[in-house]
Amino acid sequence: MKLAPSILSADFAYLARDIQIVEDAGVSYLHIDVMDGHFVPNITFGPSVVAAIRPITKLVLDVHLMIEKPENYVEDFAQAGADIITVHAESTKHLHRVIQMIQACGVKAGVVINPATPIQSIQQVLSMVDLVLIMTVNPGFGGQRFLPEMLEKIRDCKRLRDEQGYQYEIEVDGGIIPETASLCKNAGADVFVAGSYIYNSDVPAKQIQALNEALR
Ligand SMILES: O=C(CO)[C@H](O)[C@H](O)COP(=O)(O)O
Ligand SMILES: [Fe+2]
Repeated sequence: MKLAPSILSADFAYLARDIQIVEDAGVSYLHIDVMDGHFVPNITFGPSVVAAIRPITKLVLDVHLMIEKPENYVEDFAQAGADIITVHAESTKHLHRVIQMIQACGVKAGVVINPATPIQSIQQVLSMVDLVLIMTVNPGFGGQRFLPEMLEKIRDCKRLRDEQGYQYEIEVDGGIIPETASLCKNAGADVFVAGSYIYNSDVPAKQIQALNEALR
């Protein structure tokens, strides 16, 4: 089981400190939410922020692109030092091509689907992706409530992987706290993004410990 703290809820004035705290707590991935104000109604970071983070951490940089036409920016994020780039199926007309582009940059490719998007819509790319991200809230903001209806989608995603022998990790993102992390684990998730639960606390390391205990 891997934890992926989302810096969306970190203190941006002390980003290096907030990244060090979760790295010291032993997490695996650092989740970076990129929003463009078009695909989602919020704006966050661009490639220059990823490039600034790259030299200060050994964590796997898990870049979640919530932007229109991700094909125009994939190379910039790869050059900035992303280890995994995840694109929304809803954000591009050429999902297969974008996944090829990401992998051609030597970066792992993930595909992500919104709550309203069925797993069947990405069936044709499941054999090629390294990660499938199931949104458990509508993308755009941290601190939203987990949507329990998504558990069925996680189970379907795992069943397809088991039946077909695919290799992808299953990641969940949105409203993750110990209780919902445990539900997602039982449904088949491998990677757990958590933003507000970890960072909206005076002691993020304690929150990470609580998540790890729930996932044990
Ligand atoms: O992709 C995201 C929002 O679009 C964030 O990764 C996600 O919401 C994490 O925040 P929280 O754990 O507070 O729900
Ligand atoms: Fe995210």
